[in-house]
Amino acid sequence: MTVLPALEASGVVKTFGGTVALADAHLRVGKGTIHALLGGNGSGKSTLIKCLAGVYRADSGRIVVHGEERAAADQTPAVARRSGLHFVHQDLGLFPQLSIAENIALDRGYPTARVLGGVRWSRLEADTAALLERFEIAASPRTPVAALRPSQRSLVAIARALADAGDDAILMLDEPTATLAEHESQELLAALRKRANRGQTIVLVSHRFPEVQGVADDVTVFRDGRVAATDAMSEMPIDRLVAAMTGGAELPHPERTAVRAGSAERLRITGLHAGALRGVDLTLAAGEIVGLAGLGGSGRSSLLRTVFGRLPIRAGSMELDGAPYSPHSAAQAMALDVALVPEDRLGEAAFLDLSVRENTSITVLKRFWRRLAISPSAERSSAEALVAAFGIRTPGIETPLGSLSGGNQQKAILARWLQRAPKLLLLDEPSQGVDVVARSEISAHVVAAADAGAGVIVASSDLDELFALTHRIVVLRAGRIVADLTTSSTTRDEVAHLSMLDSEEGIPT
Ligand SMILES: Nc1ncnc2c1ncn2[C@@H]1O[C@H](COP(=O)(O)OP(=O)(O)OP(=O)(O)O)[C@@H](O)[C@H]1O
Repeated sequence: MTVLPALEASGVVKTFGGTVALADAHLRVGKGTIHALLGGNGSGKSTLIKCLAGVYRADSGRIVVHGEERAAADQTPAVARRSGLHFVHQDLGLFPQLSIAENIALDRGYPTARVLGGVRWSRLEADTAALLERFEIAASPRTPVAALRPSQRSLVAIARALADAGDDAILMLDEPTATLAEHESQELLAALRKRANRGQTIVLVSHRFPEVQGVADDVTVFRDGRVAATDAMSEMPIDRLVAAMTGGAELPHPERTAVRAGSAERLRITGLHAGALRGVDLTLAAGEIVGLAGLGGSGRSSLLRTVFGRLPIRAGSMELDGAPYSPHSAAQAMALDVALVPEDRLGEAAFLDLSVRENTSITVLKRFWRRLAISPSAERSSAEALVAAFGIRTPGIETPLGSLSGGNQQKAILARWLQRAPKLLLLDEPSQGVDVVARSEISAHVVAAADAGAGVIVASSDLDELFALTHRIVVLRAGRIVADLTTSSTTRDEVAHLSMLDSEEGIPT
């Protein structure tokens, strides 16, 4: 790499109690390049980003930004910002109901009149309009963030982070495409590429290898808190990336078995109106895995949440195993062996202060109930078996869930639900934030659940995941099913095309 470095981190070490998160981390990012930071769940990517942001204090190591060197332990959020490091986290931190201008103002402060101190709205809107133009975001300052396409929301968060930054700002993005549908991520990545071509330095953390291969100039792969490989992206074909990440292990490929002819009908949905849904008909057989494709706001989550009793039914009906089914709460759904792994797992499903053992056993407590007391040894050995089966990286089962890496927290939540051997398994973005190895492992568990007779519905914005896992793909658009396709006889292009909304429908309600 002949490009001058904008950012260099070297020998960064960070430990949490007995856990070595960063053993000896290095990162060298060329000016005006896009640098992908990859690695398995728990390999230390977020910890390095947080040390660079000054959120964590590193134990040792050096950081050089635009030639200015300091001890990594001296990094603070203020120092990071002054030196030109700007961060956009996966949770964009935007308020959907507020306008773009208000969201920008909340971060930078509202411009106020000198005499009376009132907010100068015209000035705020003019400033925001200039910012939107600079970042080529086709929206008005008054547009509510909720009305933007997901990729535009990410761009607004990026524009906000860089609003006051100089030309040599370094933008650090933590999994910016994890929640985006394919063409939305392409749109965002194309915008990032354009910025990099004009000199913007960008560090991109991602688990989606194919898309980073298409956009990044260079790549660093972490394993166990140190660099496993670093090179030009063009020198890193996918098998070399995976080998670096895993230390040589190959990805498991779960075999999807065919649904047995004549399998019993597990779920029937007729004329359903609920949440964003506007008249949905769907059937699902035991042993069948159906994928839900569609853009944000198309109704995928509404469908899963309604079947799980979390959204009231306005009209229509459902049957589970041939009997009328209209759960009014998640508890009712769970009592009938229906399980949902929600999209917002960490908000809705995880107990971060509780241990891995408690988080994995919470829904199966009954199994450990022995004469009005929980059998600690049964609960412990079950938790240990799950940690091994799902490859959850944790110092032990008594470790609080909150101190595991993001992807490992997600594996623990999935493990909790999958061990219930549900009749109906509902998965909302199951591989979001999990590494490619964990994704294959999760797929294998989902296929096993279907083979054991579960009907599975999986919503995913990742077409690779839907094509690898499902028997059928149902495409939702603006609350309606617009196609019900057999996975083996459709194509990614067809599904992507059918998912697209026209511009009027694109505004979620
Ligand atoms: N606050 C913390 N307390 C204790 N351990 C932590 C803390 N934060 C991270 N760790 C540990 O440090 C290691 C690295 O975690 P980190 O979050 O940096 O991984 P990552 O590469 O970002 O993973 P993911 O892809 O899952 O987000 C993990 O073993 C994790 O459990």
